[in-house]
Amino acid sequence: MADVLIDQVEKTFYDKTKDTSFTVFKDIQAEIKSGEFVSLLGPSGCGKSTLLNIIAGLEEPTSGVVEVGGRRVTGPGPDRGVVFQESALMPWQTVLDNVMFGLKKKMNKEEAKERAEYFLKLVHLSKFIHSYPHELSGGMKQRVSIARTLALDPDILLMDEPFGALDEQTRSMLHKEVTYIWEETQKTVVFVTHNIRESILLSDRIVLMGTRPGRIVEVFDVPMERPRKTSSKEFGELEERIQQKLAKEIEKVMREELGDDYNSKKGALLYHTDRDMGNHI
Ligand SMILES: Nc1ncnc2c1ncn2[C@@H]1O[C@H](COP(=O)(O)OP(=O)(O)OP(=O)(O)O)[C@@H](O)[C@H]1O
Repeated sequence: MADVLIDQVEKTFYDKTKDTSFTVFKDIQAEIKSGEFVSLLGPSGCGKSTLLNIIAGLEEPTSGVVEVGGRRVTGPGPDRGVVFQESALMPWQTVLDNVMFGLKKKMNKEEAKERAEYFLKLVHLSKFIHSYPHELSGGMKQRVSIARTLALDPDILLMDEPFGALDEQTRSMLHKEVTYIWEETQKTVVFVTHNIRESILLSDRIVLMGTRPGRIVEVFDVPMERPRKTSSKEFGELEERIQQKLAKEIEKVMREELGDDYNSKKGALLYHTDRDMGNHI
């Protein structure tokens, strides 16, 4: 049985002030199996975050249904944990207290402490449990955020560009860490990214989304064993296949955004697979 079923989902936003509506995507159909690591990859604006928010229950689909574990999603629930690009830790609380916060409603203080310490150890932050968020680097804050979400034991981890704001070295370290956590906990992971390499390094499958209209362009299997090497032949070949598909999508966006200017800027739009696809002008 699919852990996440996305059935004919459409999302349209209505702008009251202009009395216009805008369809982000429609006819989105996908299944994610229990324990799978799936990335949602695509150019800026194709609706990756919107789709993730619909799975999280933070947004409602305009039509269609999302089921998690066989139950229709009607709002947020403890079966789904979300990690955003910004860690959103409480600055006045220590690392340990931040992770314990959600746990204290579910168990006594001692159990909550033990559980928080376990997950902080899993993300290699045992030495920093008494630190405050401002004393941590961006990568460490994201690890606290991951520990806080995992401690609540969701079946599914929804990650919205969790490493988007981090430097390359930190990002690379966290790729290893997330792979380790995923292998240890066997959670289902849905991971939003702009970055082709990141998606190949981490995922079992990559759902490539296109834009205008938003839709699924192709689903790529990533059969390589982990840990993956960006220098391997298979890695390079898959990267090239995805890049070619994506280039077409980006070109379409550029033509619409730049109009007549597009042809004069074309040479400047060479795209790199390890770069984000958002601000490409
Ligand atoms: N609450 C909202 N009201 C109106 N429009 C919205 C709302 N949320 C998102 N959008 C629009 O929907 C489209 C898709 O946004 P979304 O953030 O899901 O895309 P994305 O693929 O995640 O982009 P990025 O990679 O840049 O974060 C964008 O054009 C965005 O402006």
